[in-house]
Amino acid sequence: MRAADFHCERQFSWRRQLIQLIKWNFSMKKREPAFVANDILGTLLFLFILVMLNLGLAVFPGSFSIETLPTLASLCPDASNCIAMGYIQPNSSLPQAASQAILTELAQLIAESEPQFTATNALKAFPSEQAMTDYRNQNDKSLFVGLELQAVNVTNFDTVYYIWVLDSLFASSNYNAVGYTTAQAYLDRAIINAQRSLIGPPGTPKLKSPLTYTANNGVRFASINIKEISVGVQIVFYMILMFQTVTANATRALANDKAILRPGMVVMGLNETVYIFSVLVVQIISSLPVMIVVTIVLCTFGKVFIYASPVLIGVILVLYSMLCAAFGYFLSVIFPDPRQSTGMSFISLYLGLAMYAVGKLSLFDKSGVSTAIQTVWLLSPHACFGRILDLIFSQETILQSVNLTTLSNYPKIRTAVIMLAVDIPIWFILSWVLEKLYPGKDQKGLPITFLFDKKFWIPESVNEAVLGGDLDEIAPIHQEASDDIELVDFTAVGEKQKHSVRVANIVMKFPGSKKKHLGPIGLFHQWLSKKRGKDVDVNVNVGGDEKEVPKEVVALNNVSIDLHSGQTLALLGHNGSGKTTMLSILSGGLLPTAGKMVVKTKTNSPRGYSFLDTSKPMELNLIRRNLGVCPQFDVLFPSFTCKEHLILYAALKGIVVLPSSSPKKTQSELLNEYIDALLEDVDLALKTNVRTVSLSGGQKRKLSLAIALLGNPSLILLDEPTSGMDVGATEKVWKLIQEIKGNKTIIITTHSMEEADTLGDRIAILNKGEFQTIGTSLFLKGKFGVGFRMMVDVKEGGNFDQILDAVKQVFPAADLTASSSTTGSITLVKPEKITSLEYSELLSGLFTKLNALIDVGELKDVNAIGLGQTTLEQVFLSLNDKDDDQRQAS
Ligand SMILES: Nc1ncnc2c1ncn2[C@@H]1O[C@H](COP(=O)(O)OP(=O)(O)OP(=O)(O)O)[C@@H](O)[C@H]1O
Repeated sequence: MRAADFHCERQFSWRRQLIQLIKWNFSMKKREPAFVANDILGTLLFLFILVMLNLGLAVFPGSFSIETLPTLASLCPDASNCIAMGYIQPNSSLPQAASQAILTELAQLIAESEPQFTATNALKAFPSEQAMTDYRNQNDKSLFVGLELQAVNVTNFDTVYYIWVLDSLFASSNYNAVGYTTAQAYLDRAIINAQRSLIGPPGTPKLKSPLTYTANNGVRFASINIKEISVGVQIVFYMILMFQTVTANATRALANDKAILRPGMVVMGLNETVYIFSVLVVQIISSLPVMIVVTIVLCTFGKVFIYASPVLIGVILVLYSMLCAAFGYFLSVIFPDPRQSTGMSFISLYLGLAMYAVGKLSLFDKSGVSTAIQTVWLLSPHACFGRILDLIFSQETILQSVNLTTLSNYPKIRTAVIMLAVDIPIWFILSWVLEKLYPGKDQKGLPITFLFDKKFWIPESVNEAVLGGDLDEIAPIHQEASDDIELVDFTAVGEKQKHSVRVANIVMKFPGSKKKHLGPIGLFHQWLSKKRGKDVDVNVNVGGDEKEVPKEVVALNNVSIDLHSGQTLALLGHNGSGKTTMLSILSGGLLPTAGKMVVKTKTNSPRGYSFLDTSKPMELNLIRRNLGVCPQFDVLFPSFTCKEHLILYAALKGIVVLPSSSPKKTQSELLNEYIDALLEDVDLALKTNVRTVSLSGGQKRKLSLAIALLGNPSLILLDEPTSGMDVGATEKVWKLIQEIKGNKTIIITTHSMEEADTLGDRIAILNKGEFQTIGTSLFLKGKFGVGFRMMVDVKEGGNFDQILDAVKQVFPAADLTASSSTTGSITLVKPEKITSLEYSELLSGLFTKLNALIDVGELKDVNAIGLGQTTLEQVFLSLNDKDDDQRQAS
């Protein structure tokens, strides 16, 4: 069965596109293991550094444990007359309330585990260091340990203190014996308790004195917590770095695809939103296993989180990786150049870290900073993540466990986690809207009101009323008679076929390359040359380029054409004449500078069709559902097979193969059969399961052609479809195109005159962006051909002079080209100012006369004469000559 025998319908389905794209993205990942390994290793490297840092610096609670701490009472010969600790009154620059809270906690802890000390002699205040020293000197058995608070910052955990011990004892003893470690254990616990009351959730119980813990064997332990702010910052820093690959990957993938793959795929029916969603979903799913490993390491032997629940940490990491992916999307929209956006993903990381630092140092928890500003700051992905880590570390520092169910007890953490989750849709939607408004170079953005436009959400809702009615209003086209343009007689064309494509006064201008400034080396060269008295040729490209370059390139200049279905238009023209540009505008890939292209498309309107404008993105969506494009450069994926390509594009185009009467088959069986038939049609059956990387150039073109033909679209644009194909394959493709033509409109660009002659019902020759001529092959040959040629056979040893003289009597400009001593051709150049009819009458008169002369033996050297017509090639060359002449004349 041929592919054309299958009945296909377009049923656009977001779900089907999404599933197919997710599968495709996963397969892409699977087939590029080096990239995947790089992503995983990148994350694991930072995890490793983080864990090493954490373990190496012993920053986690409990890492510093001292056995058998002596009580302070054991230092005093008579505890009831001794003071456990003296302290110097906190300096007035210290926060008095927090300092007092620490001292109160300290007194309570000492009293709790060493009842020998009375409430009054557990702690004694001294106005200065000197007073404390004097007291000890006067009461030599009453004070052994002193304390001085240097800095108190309970919420930021940078409380600094001195512990005073006696020189005389310390010289011959160790930290334990002089009470230093005991005092430190009390003090650290007192600070933790003060912090618990200040930053713990309401009702957080106080920790007991370190000296009240008694293990089974009677040994006492003290655990000393020294989680420092500096270490906390480093942990945040490394954790953010750990996720850099997620942002960089999403940015790279989306920007690369936007620049290379997406435009081609969009023309094939890809829904960009679904595509982006699929890329992000795949990024996130594929980073999940790594996130699980990271969570396990951080919460178990890595000891970065000891109290926080692994589920909470896992959820936060997954949310953050989703946010990084959404932020990567944003970067790819703002910096569409792939190299630029990948670079920006790193710069944004540093900016994000800076935002986190600014937030931490001067915004979060600072009085006078409004909650609104703090919340807005959390819109920065890295600042938000950093803030969450900071807050969780605060709870870790006070040995407090946070988990998902108790999150409501920690309003700051809860707010930050909610912001982390809310940031994901915010960045995604922001990027998505920006991309719709500013889709990129030469593309038309949607109006800002697009979100409220029904046509955007339901393309089928485009109808006649929306389009504004009459065809001529939509695309007024100049159809006045022109010498070089053959008018189509539309009276013979049915209403349904008419105006399938109208191109009206299209102008396309590209910006020319910018004039570069001389670089420093060029400027130096210029200066040096001037010094030496030499004239500087600024066109010499030394470090810069001063050559005059055009401000703009006019690729199409006011071109118009009106086609009807069932017609193939062959576009001919030199390189750079504007053929591809015209197809790109028709497929919506480019936005014209001026003019309109209108395509008649099947819609739900009462007539069953509408004239849709290719420059209106919302109408373009509908056009593309009935469009097949074979681009000049194949949009193929090297690691995918021919069949996989067709399955993917079938899903993008929403192709559904309708079942024939029997037997009953599933949609996937039908699609399979259809794709096999299509591959057979383009002569690729033997390459069905071969990856495109191993296809030849011509075979790749065949696959691109098959993709264009998928689903029997009514408008087919083929940009040099047979380039690189051998003769046999080319002829097969020609045959196929002729077979499928039916009621379709096919526009084909080519450099092959034979192809244009064979396929083109109408042939248009573009030259420097303008139609030089449009018409049937016959029209072109008659109009621009040098005329007919007379083929002449002469006898061996004979000459052509006699016959040439006879011909010149009728066609004075006739010219002879001898291809051998016995064969030659005489061009019968059409005299100017005679009609085609007069020309053919002249020809028939000439042949009658010459045959009579041969018969009577007057042209004794001539064996036979025949008539040959001009080729399209000659038309093309003659138009070239005409153009050259005009240029020289001007
Ligand atoms: N994106 C672009 N930016 C700037 N100039 C462009 C761009 N695309 C095309 N042009 C210019 O527009 C003109 C027409 O190019 P186009 O690709 O349409 O020619 P073509 O007829 O298809 O050529 P070929 O036969 O080589 O494929 C050329 O001068 C080309 O340099």
